[in-house]
Formats: sequence, structure tokens, C-alpha cells
Amino acid sequence: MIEASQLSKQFGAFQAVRSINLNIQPGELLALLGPNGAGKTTTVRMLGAILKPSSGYARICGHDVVQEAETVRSKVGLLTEYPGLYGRMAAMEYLDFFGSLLGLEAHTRQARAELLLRQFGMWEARERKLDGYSKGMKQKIALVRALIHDPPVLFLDEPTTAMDPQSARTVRDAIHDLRAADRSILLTTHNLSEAEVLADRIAIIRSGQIIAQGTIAELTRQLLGAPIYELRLAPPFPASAAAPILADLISVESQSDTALRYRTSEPHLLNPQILSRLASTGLPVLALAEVPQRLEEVYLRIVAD
Ligand SMILES: Nc1ncnc2c1ncn2[C@@H]1O[C@H](COP(=O)(O)OP(=O)(O)OP(=O)(O)O)[C@@H](O)[C@H]1O
Repeated sequence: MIEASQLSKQFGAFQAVRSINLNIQPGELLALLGPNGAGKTTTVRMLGAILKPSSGYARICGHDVVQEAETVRSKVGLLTEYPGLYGRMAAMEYLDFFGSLLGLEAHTRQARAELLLRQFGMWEARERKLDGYSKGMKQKIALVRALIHDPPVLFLDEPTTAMDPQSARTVRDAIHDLRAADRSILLTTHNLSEAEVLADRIAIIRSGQIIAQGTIAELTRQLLGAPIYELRLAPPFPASAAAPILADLISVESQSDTALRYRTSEPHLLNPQILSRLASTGLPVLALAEVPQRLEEVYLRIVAD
């Protein structure tokens, strides 16, 4: 649905994007992460047929972004970092205007605008001029504009940056629903918890190059090693009481009064053995769980390298 091969962009002598390969299927969300100036927006603009690639190609729903730029634009909903809103227009008028540019019939424009304004809690403000909207409201209107023609492909550049927590949650829920409804979505964000919640896969870009790509679990495994598990015994037993009993099964990674940690790449085999060994020796287990490894650690490790 979204496909890029060796996609590159040069501004004069400066190579902003170098030979990027991407493939995003319907119902899949890829989060493109990277430091400021890494080339995220440039990539999105090329994929959205706004900026011509210097070399390589990209296709959206099978249409080439250069040869069939207009068709590509009709298939894409694009939320940019600095959406140009027409401040003297009221929300309804603005959405109607954009809908007509995209060739939507009047009744479809009206119905889509109403549905989306209600979904994002903006229906009451529909006759207010956009100049008077807050930053977060402007961002929501820009998102509604991107969705007005119900496009199969979405490019969302920092969709929740200016929003209060409740609005950000509404937008995240909407993104989740769009993914479930088989849209292909490319999200760029600096908010790693957002990427963690929404993304099927992550691509990390630095100096115009994709330096890592995969699911969070794959990248975590690759960079941070096998998953870590934590064992806690019920009081009054300190966690250290388990160490000698499990000495032949695990190698303890860290230990405190309350918890003992170890790594394993085969928890489905090892953890049942640990539990039955402890049960047979009468040590009561309070909890045994995987320690969540944060995307932030993975990201910082990759970008720092
Ligand atoms: N029109 C342009 N002319 C020259 N250089 C440009 C142009 N557009 C972008 N660049 C440069 O290309 C590089 C990548 O910019 P881009 O906006 O794609 O980064 P980004 O990853 O989106 O950054 P941020 O996270 O800060 O939004 C930057 O060094 C930027 O200065």
C-alpha cells in the first residue's frame, strides 16, 4: 500500500534522505522515529507527492508518486507539522472547501465533516473562525481535513504535539480505529510512548538513513538482549532465598531484598520449571513477570551508536 525503494532526496549538495526502503501494508502502522533534522518530514513529503524524489521511487496504492502525483494525493490523508489553515474561514466552511477540492459531492462533504467534528469534540465550534481556535484545536481541524475524503493511506506528522491529554487520547483512539479499518499509516513522532502504544513496526532514521527497522520486540531483542524476568517471593521470604535453589537453572542478573532478576530467551520452557521447583521446596511465589523494556532505551542506544 505504501512502498518506497531506494528513495532519496538531495537539496543542492546536501543529501537529506538516502536510499530509503519502506513497505507498509493495509492495517499496519509504522512509526518513523529520529532526531531533529533526520529526514522524517522530507520522506513524508516525497511519499505524499508534495516533493519530488531525487532518485529511487515510491508508490501509494500502486501509483507512482511522480508519474501519478494527483492520484496519489487523492489516496493520501496528510497531516503536516505546520498545516496551513485559512484563519478567516469557519471550520465547516474550511472542510467544505477542502472536500470540494478533492472532488467530494456536497452531501458527502457535509456528512463526513459532521461525523469527524463530532468524533473530535469540535461540533459546537463548527461555525467559529479558525483564527480563534487554540493550537490543539487547529491541530485537530488539520487532522479532520486529512481524513475528510476517507483516504486509504495516512501520513501523520506529530499528530498530538499541541494537544491536551484528553484530546491526545481521542486522536490516538482515532488512529487505532483507522488502523483496525485497514488503513496504512505512517506516523512520525518524538513521543516514544505514543509510538509504543500505536505502532506495529518502528523505523529509526538518522542523517537521512534508516538505521534500524522492525517490531519493538525484535529491536529490543537485537539491542538489549534476551528478555529479563523478575521473581518475587511472598513475605517473609527474601528473593535471595530462591537463588541457591535455582542455581542450576538461571544465572542471576541482579538481586535485591524483594526481587531477583534473570534473563531467558526461552521463558516458556524455563519459567514452568522454576515455578515447580519453588513449589516443591515450599517457597511461596508472589510474582513472576517479564520486566518491560522501554522503546526509549532501544531508541537512545540506536541513535547514540
Ligand atoms: N527545502 C529544503 N532545502 C534545503 N534543506 C532542506 C529543505 N527541507 C529540509 N531540509 C534539510 O533536510 C534535513 C532533513 O529535514 P527534515 O525536515 O526532513 O527533518 P525531520 O526529521 O523532519 O526533523 P524534525 O524532527 O526537526 O521535524 C534537515 O537538515 C533540513 O534542514
